[in-house]
Amino acid sequence: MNDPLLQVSGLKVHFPIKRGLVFDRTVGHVRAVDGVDLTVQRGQTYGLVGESGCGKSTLGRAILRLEEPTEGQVLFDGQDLRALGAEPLRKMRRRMQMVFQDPLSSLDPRASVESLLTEPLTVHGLSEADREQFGRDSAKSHAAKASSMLDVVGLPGSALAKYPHEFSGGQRQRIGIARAMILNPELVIADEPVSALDVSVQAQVINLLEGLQDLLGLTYLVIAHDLAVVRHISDVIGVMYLGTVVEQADSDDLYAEPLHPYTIALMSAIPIPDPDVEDRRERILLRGDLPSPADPPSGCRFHTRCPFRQATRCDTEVPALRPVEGAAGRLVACHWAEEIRSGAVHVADPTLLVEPDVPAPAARA
Ligand SMILES: Nc1ncnc2c1ncn2[C@@H]1O[C@H](COP(=O)(O)OP(=O)(O)OP(=O)(O)O)[C@@H](O)[C@H]1O
Repeated sequence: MNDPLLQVSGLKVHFPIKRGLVFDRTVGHVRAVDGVDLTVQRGQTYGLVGESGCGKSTLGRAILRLEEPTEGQVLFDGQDLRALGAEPLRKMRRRMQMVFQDPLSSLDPRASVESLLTEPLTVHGLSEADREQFGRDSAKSHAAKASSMLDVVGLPGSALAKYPHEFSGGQRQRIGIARAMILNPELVIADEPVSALDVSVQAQVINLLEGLQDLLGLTYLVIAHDLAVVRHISDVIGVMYLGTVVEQADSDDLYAEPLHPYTIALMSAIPIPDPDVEDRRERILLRGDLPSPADPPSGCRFHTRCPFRQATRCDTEVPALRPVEGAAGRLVACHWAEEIRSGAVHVADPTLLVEPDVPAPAARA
């Protein structure tokens, strides 16, 4: 399939670090996103994972131009979003929506569900298809559309008259999803859509997102810090580290054989769910915290924490995100991807390993 809806290339978002009495001096930059390329095919789900602070949310916001990129290009349905003026961008916005971790926490708690759901319709109006079904734009047609969206996300129409605090976290996320979907978007960026929810509720919300994708023909970019969350929903997964994508692969391939040392470490933190399968994988603990995006390490940004680090190439030479010989469809930003795959390069620092019977470390968040 080659029908890209979203193409991101060379995208950078650098935030200035200001000092001085009136913050008038720029003393450096936080390189939150530092040269990201990714393509999301129409109808696909692209899962973007990485530790907290690696730049996932900034990337999502920059794609929608809620954050102004410093450099790079974002093509949506072939159109360069950065080249659009205010009015064409506003029109384009209805085609791209965002689902947040707790979408209602940033909204007015005194607003009823009806006003929360109809607000986007007040700004953008009903789509042509919805006008045929619900009538021209009016309070009545907007309320009817809002009620139908509640039905789609599995909530009763009576919820319209209620307020966000009257709902559980899972129900609030359903309302947030209804609000994002009410304009019939094509692309939905879901930023940590289930990380605030109990594990039992997480699966329901993921199932809802999957069902809506089929029903409404959506394309998703799902952002999460937890590989387990994006596993089942994603067709393709991109792993992000310190502002860059370090590995990209079809979801099944990535889980079967992670090749970037960072992905290998993230994966070794996920327990194997089948109790009959003995988990004898080497566990790799990530040493230390994420380095500062204001002063990323030289060479490969992961080299300071990498158990496969080889002196001195990893410390000095930036690895490109590139295809890996013999692993079709895979892109990896590691000098030693082929060697790691064949077993020719081993863990260089054995103190970074723990024995297989030690419980898996919690995924870093
Ligand atoms: N407006 C801003 N000004 C300055 N720095 C920022 C700004 N927004 C984000 N950052 C910094 O950019 C880096 C990336 O942040 P971002 O929120 O995108 O990461 P993330 O991977 O989404 O993490 P989380 O899951 O915690 O949200 C962090 O170091 C963060 O402190």
